[in-house]
Amino acid sequence: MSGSPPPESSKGKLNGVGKAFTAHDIDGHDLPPSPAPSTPRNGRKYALMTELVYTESNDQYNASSVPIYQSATFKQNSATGGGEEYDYTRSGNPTRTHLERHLAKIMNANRALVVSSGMGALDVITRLLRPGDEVVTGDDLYGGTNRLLKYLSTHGGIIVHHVDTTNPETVRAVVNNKTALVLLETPTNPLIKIVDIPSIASIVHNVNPTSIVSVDNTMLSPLLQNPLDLGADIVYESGTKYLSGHHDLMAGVIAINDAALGEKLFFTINASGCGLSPFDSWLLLRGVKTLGVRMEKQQANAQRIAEFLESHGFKVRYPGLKSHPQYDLHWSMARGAGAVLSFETGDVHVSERIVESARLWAISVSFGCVNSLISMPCRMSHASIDEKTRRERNMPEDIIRLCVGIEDAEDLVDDLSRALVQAGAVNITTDGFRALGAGRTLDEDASSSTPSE
Ligand SMILES: Cc1ncc(COP(=O)(O)O)c(C=O)c1O
Ligand SMILES: N[C@@H](CCSC[C@H](N)C(=O)O)C(=O)O
Repeated sequence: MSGSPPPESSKGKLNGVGKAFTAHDIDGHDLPPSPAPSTPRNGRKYALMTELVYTESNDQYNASSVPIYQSATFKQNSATGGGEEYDYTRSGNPTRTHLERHLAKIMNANRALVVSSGMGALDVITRLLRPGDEVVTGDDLYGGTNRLLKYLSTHGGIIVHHVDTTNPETVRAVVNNKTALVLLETPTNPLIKIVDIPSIASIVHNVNPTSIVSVDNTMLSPLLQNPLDLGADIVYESGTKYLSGHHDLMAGVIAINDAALGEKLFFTINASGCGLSPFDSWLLLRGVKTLGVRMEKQQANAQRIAEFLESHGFKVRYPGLKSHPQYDLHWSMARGAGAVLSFETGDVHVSERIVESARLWAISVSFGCVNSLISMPCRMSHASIDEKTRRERNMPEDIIRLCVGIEDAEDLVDDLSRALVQAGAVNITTDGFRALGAGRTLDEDASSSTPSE
């Protein structure tokens, strides 16, 4: 574009975005600030796989990749606060706005907000609470969520009820006019229990219309489930996981339909300064574009692994398996089973040896990455839940969580088979091998469990 001024016909298009821009550049171009940070709808709604990659930015140079506005401040046209869209990156940044508008489309929401981590997102949401408010949540929850809620109950005057959210009636039993927030995960991390979002949202809103139903959708991502369409008021996700997909950033995303609620959440983000940085916004936008292909491959691999383990006698928790006690409920809400599964061996030491014998499967917390991971939640991601509470909530200490990546499925099966044999987790016979602790089913487990508060 250097050299000659833009043709007359393109001037209107270039100037149709952004603020009045009077100065000409060194080559005489009358250009708008670059770029208008939106991914506007052009009147059509495409399939989700298309929306993931389709963005428009009206960048003055038609950059295919939205620029990173690595700037803390933005110059203003007057001393009286000229009404420019941006003044300071804590309050707003074009790269972040571009990402937020893109995510809102993908999450079927009116507004999306991005912050520095998934826990940051939950922190912003819980700042809607006042001392004396009550929160109803599950008895199987990500450890960090449990930790933040515990802190609020010991330091913030919030009453937290942990109930078995797989049964909507247990939620009905505790919801009351002080219930300000109902916090759900489905599938839960790490027990892969399914929670009936529409039934719970309807119960909660009937009992207390001001109560906010918030769903942590990290395990499935917007590709597979849209809690706002199922009756939730807020959906949030750790962008560290599937949305970004490469374990190269931390991020949290909050999406809402209600404008007033969006303003309250934005107030906290601006006031506390947890908005996602320009560079991480750019990285997350890049990651989101490949969410569809990554998740399709990860799910296919997860299904293969789940069937492999089950066929060898392990008790596997995965909503892609018909043996999952809430298989129908899951598929009534979701478009896929995700790529996180867990299984038990019956012996914590055997589980430790399996995890340590795996080579392709990295011993790591987190999930949603293109690489496959193996972990022991009670020792790792959920270690912040004390042992007594874990026992009360029927969290098996031997549980192994597999977060399946995009590698070749047979390489993953081979590596896991070798780890199972090396760890002494299986009986080897002339027909193959079978789990030593084989026998118990998920249904038997579910009937022997007791919910905790
Ligand atoms: C279900 C779930 N929600 C929220 C979080 C928090 O996300 P982040 O690590 O990005 O803070 C995690 C994991 O960390 C998680 O597993
Ligand atoms: N040490 C961290 C553990 C993070 S766990 C990350 C992820 N949600 C998972 O489930 O693996 C902490 O204390 O938060």
